[in-house]
Amino acid sequence: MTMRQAAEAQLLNPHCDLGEEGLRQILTDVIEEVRQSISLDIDGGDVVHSLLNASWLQSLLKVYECLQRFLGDSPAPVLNNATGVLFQLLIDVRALQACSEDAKELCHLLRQPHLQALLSAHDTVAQRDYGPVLPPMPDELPDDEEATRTVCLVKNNQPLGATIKRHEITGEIFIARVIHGGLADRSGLLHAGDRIIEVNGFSVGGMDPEQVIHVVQARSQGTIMFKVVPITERPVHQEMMLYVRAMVNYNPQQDPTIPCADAGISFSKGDILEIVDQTDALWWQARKLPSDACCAGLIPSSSLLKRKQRELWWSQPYLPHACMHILSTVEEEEDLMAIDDKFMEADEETFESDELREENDDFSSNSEGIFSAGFRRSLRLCRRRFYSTTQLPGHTRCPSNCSALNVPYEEVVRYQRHPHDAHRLIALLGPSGVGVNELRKRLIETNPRLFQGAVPHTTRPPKGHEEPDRDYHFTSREIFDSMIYKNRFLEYGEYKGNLYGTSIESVKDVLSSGKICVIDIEPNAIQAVRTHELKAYVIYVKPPTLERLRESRKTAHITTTYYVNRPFQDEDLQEMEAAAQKIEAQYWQFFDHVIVNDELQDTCAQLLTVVNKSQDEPQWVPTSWIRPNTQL
Ligand SMILES: Nc1ncnc2c1ncn2[C@@H]1O[C@H](COP(=O)(O)OP(=O)(O)OP(=O)(O)O)[C@@H](O)[C@H]1O
Repeated sequence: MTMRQAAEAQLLNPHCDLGEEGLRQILTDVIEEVRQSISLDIDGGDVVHSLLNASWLQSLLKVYECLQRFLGDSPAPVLNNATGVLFQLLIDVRALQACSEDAKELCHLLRQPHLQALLSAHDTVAQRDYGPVLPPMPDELPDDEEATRTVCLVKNNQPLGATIKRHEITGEIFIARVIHGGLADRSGLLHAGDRIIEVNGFSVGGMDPEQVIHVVQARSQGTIMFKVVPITERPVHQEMMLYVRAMVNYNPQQDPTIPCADAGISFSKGDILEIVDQTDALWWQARKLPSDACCAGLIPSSSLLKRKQRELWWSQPYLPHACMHILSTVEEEEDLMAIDDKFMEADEETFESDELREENDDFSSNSEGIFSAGFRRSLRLCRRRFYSTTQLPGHTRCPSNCSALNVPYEEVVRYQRHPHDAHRLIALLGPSGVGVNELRKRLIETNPRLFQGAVPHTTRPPKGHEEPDRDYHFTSREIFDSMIYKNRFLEYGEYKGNLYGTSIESVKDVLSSGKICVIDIEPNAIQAVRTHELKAYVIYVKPPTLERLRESRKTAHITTTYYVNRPFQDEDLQEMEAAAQKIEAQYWQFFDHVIVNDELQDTCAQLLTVVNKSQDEPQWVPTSWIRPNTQL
């Protein structure tokens, strides 16, 4: 039999005799064989060799062998009353007339307390006398006697972690739920469904829940004693790991329907919640992350929240059709735009020349000659002016995703991008004028080999200096329309009779080239970029306070629908603030990160750090991106 056959036989029948040499011999043989593999240059051989040669493994095997030998010997105690023998010996020796020195020394040793304790322990083990001793069952038990349990909990200024309810018909008081990680839960002695008979010696018969709570709360510290009739069939609690992103705000103190407001937890849009218990169809238990609190709290279940939304019981009603809401925002903005006759109205040429200037700047700042597409102003202008109003009826991007906006909790998982996977799309957004384009441009300039914008599509003819598929994808109106129809645009719009748009393919082209695609989007395109294939990391650029805006934008220029590069006016800054508030109210839950654009240099540095983290560190993403067909 070869060495390997011997080893395999041993594996198949671990009880077979290892032979004189034992495991160590087999190991020696294995080492020899591995050594030969190394000389033959077999892959991984040297790793296995060093592993098998490790001294800790050799020692472990030695211990294993000893244990095996010990088990094989099946040791049994010679006697199980060594203590009795000891005392008998002492009596016998004392009864002797003349006692030798040896006998005296033996008596002295046998009287030592530690020796007696050792023999007593020996007897306990030999007699296997270590199980609990239960009191004898009473001879006669009345048939209708209920088994009660007395539970003592030591309360130390912390809540009990359980809620109670009264049975509607019998008026009996029951434990309604036990809060995960709370005092009652940690004790393991109280369970949902247990019937409470007494609290601290007071019978709760005839009391209403408030009175019972009063008795419990009368002691903020010390022992609380419950006498309960335990529930007979306890539901099996399944441990689960479910994480969700809250899509709404919730405050238990403002919710009259919550069974116990103090047991509830508040959360805001975008918070990540760990759901620890979904046993109750209406009220789940959850922890808000990051959290070091062991105790969970009550939150409304997904179905309850949906019902609340429908019934508009919400203090701040969640708007189910965000896409429609943004349309009205745009119209409102249009109304707010006052034409300032101190500045000349911009025509397309003015924009184009401005655009060209930007482009030249880009080239001059890029010593390596890498072109960064996407600094196109016309797209931003047509977005601002025409977004949504020019889309073909029934073929916008939003309605297909709109149902996602109705989900109060979005199931999420921790996602760590594999270094070989495509990068995540970086989508920047913010109120007009806050600096989204400036930041995007500067980010790309930091490393044009890594960051790139998406090449936009347009139906306008190319200009002399423009190169097809580098500056724009120049397409016919028919092709553009068919792409709209097939939902191939993340967003698009019309400006001065020409269509402009950012296609999904353009973004994918950048991603599949191994680069990080950086685009700026309008808020209503968020749903279009939050997909399995683009895995967008959405960064919201937030304006600082009005005071700081006035300070930091003193020398900055704004491009509005009507004017190119005019200095910021106070109304512009106020409009920016108002627009920011609207965006935040509607879309905050979708932001992966929020950057306040105060000092430009600082913001750029922060942006670079965040973008790197978005690619290299684990992030919460919708579960549907990783496991399709998942919904709460
Ligand atoms: N932190 C900042 N401090 C001072 N000026 C800034 C800052 N951020 C941006 N700016 C300037 O503000 C002006 C507007 O910025 P930008 O064009 O990037 O806005 P935007 O958010 O892209 O708006 P829009 O999409 O409406 O053009 C630019 O002149 C830009 O240089």
